[in-house]
Amino acid sequence: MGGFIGSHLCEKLMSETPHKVLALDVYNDKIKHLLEPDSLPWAGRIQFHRLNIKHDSRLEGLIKMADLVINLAAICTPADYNTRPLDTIYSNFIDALPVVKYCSENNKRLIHFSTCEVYGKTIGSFLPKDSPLRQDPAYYVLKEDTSPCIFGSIEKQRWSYACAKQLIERLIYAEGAENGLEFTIVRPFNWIGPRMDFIPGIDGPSEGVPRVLACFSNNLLRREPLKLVDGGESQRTFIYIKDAIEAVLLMIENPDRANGHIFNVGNPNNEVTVRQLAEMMTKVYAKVSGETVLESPTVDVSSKEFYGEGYDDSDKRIPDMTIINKQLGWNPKTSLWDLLESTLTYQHRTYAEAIKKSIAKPSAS
Ligand SMILES: NC(=O)c1ccc[n+]([C@@H]2O[C@H](COP(=O)([O-])OP(=O)(O)OC[C@H]3O[C@@H](n4cnc5c(N)ncnc54)[C@H](O)[C@@H]3O)[C@@H](O)[C@H]2O)c1
Ligand SMILES: O=c1ccn([C@@H]2O[C@H](COP(=O)(O)OP(=O)(O)O[C@H]3OC[C@](O)(CO)[C@H]3O)[C@@H](O)[C@H]2O)c(=O)[nH]1
Repeated sequence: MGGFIGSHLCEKLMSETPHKVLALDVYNDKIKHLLEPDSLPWAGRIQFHRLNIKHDSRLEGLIKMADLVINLAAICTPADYNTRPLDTIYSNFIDALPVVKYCSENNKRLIHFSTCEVYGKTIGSFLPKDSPLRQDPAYYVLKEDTSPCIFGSIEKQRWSYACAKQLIERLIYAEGAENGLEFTIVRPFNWIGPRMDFIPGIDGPSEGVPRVLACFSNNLLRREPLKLVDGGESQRTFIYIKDAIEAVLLMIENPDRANGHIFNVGNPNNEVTVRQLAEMMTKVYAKVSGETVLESPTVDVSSKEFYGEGYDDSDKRIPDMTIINKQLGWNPKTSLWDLLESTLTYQHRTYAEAIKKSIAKPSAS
């Protein structure tokens, strides 16, 4: 609950509902503004417990106190999947097991965060480049109940995360079928917004590689070209975190319509290639910062150079919205331009000064 999505969910639950939250995480930096000072209107409704879900005897007791458990804890940055595959698999499968077990044994409802990466690659990506079928949505739109999960070979360790997430989904589904666990599985499709990940060298390790929004924000803030991995040809649909949180709130408030379902949560109208994302972020950042655009705003890098051995990629990710629309009547609202404008305004306000100072400061040798 102390990460990017958790911080926005806590904010929503505190400001717009009467719910109480027991927030568990190893960090609380992103929810500090909700915990202090004691005079906040929701003081007493949110409590932070610093704990690691993989080994803490307090976990079962805390789950017993709750009506609903939301599991967001995971390693979920692609740079880790091929470089720390064991940590990735343990985090996304083994460490989630006690949460599922305690929910099942204590009859607690569980909302578990999976990922759109469980779909892997599209069927269309295996067709010849010039096949007209590539234009047919049947070959690329991702549907919860019918699309297959297509991963690369085992040495492509990128898929360690998707595979671990798939197995925990299957385990939760089986707990529902065999033991009556009340569950909802969320498959987020690239939720982005303020507080996502970190800016290397400012609030995270200098050598760290966050997800694309923070990578490109970091490049823009430092006036460096944005790095396009393998030509930036992969496609993604991006959704504003605040739209996505509305969907989660509907799941929380409507157990009868959400239990037993797997939901895609994304914005099919916001599809771009990574190259187009870089171009749009460059324009938006120039607008919100008042700075000029570099002569060469992007640079191509190979995935091996950027992520190392074993990287692979999802080619295209368009969520089918039929199930979430029918069950919860939810639709995303915010355009990519608008969501980048508010997010990059936040990035500029939060980091520009700190970056200037860090560049001016001679590094310790
Ligand atoms: N943001 C997205 O677009 C997106 C997309 C697909 C899936 N997801 C899933 O949503 C969930 C949340 O993602 P996020 O984007 O907020 O990432 P995040 O990294 O900001 O949040 C994850 C949080 O989990 C905590 N955590 C990790 N392991 C823990 C442990 N063992 N014990 C206690 N806390 C632990 C981390 O400290 C972090 O605060 C993850 O399960 C992720 O796989 C997110
Ligand atoms: O500097 C960069 C960084 C990344 N790319 C490319 O952008 C694409 C998107 O990358 P990213 O946002 O890091 O992650 P993915 O979309 O690949 O995967 C995430 O999706 C959901 C989630 O499960 C959790 O957030 C996670 O696995 C990609 O093609 C990169 O290669 C770039 O060109 N330059």
